[in-house]
Amino acid sequence: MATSSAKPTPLLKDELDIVIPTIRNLDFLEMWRPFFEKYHLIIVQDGDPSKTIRVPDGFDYELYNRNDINRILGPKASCISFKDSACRCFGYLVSKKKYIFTIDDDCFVAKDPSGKDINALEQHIKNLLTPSTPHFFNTLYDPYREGADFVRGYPFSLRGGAPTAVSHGLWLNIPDYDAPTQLVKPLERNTRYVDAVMTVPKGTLFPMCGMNLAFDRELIGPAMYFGLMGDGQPIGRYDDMWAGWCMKVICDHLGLGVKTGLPYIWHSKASNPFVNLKKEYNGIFWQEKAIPFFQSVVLPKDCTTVQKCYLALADQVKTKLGEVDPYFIKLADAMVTWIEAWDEVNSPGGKPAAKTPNGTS
Ligand SMILES: O=c1ccn([C@@H]2O[C@H](COP(=O)(O)OP(=O)(O)O[C@H]3O[C@@H](CO)[C@H](O)[C@H]3O)[C@@H](O)[C@H]2O)c(=O)[nH]1
Ligand SMILES: [Mn+2]
Repeated sequence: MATSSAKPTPLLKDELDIVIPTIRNLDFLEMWRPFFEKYHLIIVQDGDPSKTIRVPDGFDYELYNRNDINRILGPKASCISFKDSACRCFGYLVSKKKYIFTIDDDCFVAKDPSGKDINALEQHIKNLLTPSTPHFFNTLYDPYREGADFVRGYPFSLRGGAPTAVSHGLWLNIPDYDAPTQLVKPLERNTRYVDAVMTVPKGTLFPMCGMNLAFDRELIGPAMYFGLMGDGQPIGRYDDMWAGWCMKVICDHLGLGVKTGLPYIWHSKASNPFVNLKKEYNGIFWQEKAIPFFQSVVLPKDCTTVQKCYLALADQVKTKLGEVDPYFIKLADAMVTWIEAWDEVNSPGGKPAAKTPNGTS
């Protein structure tokens, strides 16, 4: 029998950082205060570093702007995107905690069908602390949730499940649509609350959205690089997609699980579809080549760590996707730089990300 999560969910307040990429004041934290105030925030300020970002009183945070990123990483800062939410992965790199939750600043607290405020962070923690079922689909969805279990015919040998590396949450109100879909359905809102958490099966890719996402940084952190997007790059709004594809092939290789579904947040505003189309258009075309590439990726058996998997993947990106466009050669090199930066900042005796608490450097 799957052990249910009837007991109270651990807070993990000293084991989890909340990473927020932003270009605006963080007044939205006011509504999240009951759920977030106990946690340490890592704010990654994008855009003009001379701009001051206002953070409501009472939150414990460290804030990194572009000057900080350049100071801490030196030449390796070239792998961190500028003027794109992809910059958030810098927060993953400098965190010292086991878990990460990342959320956009236009994501508000949603209400469940009973009208109760949803503690998205608590649900992500539940998802991460219980196993996934990537090797055999459970038709009653997540068997580890209260009131569910494995159904008849589910192999007992597989009921231990796999460690959960990623918890992918969803969004009420403004759905995460691409620009073409947004353009033809400008008024569409997601009003459907589906009370389900399920594991993305092994061998299946999925479009990972970065706006309401949590992961086990010790299990999969080095794979959560959000790529080269935004300023100076021929692509945007594929940061989380790229990370999701790389992460998933590595999770499949290492026997880790990825869950999607609850929790919901309320996505409050739609970004401009015309601006988005300009950012996405290469991605919409290139993904038709990138997806078959990821579906065909085989990682060497001796790749037993995320870093080794990631470097092996970067090599295949360079040789196979480099033929699609020179951008992928640059991206593959940036993937290597990311791992170097990760190891430099995170290995024992690694270069600490010197930072004054609650403010910029
Ligand atoms: O140049 C920028 C623009 C924005 N940000 C911060 O990133 C998030 C998301 O910004 P926004 O909500 O305006 O954009 P969306 O289109 O809704 O974002 C979704 O699409 C993905 C784009 O890659 C993204 O992962 C999704 O969340 C906010 O916190 C902005 O403040 C930024 O840092 N730099
Ligand atoms: Mn948004």
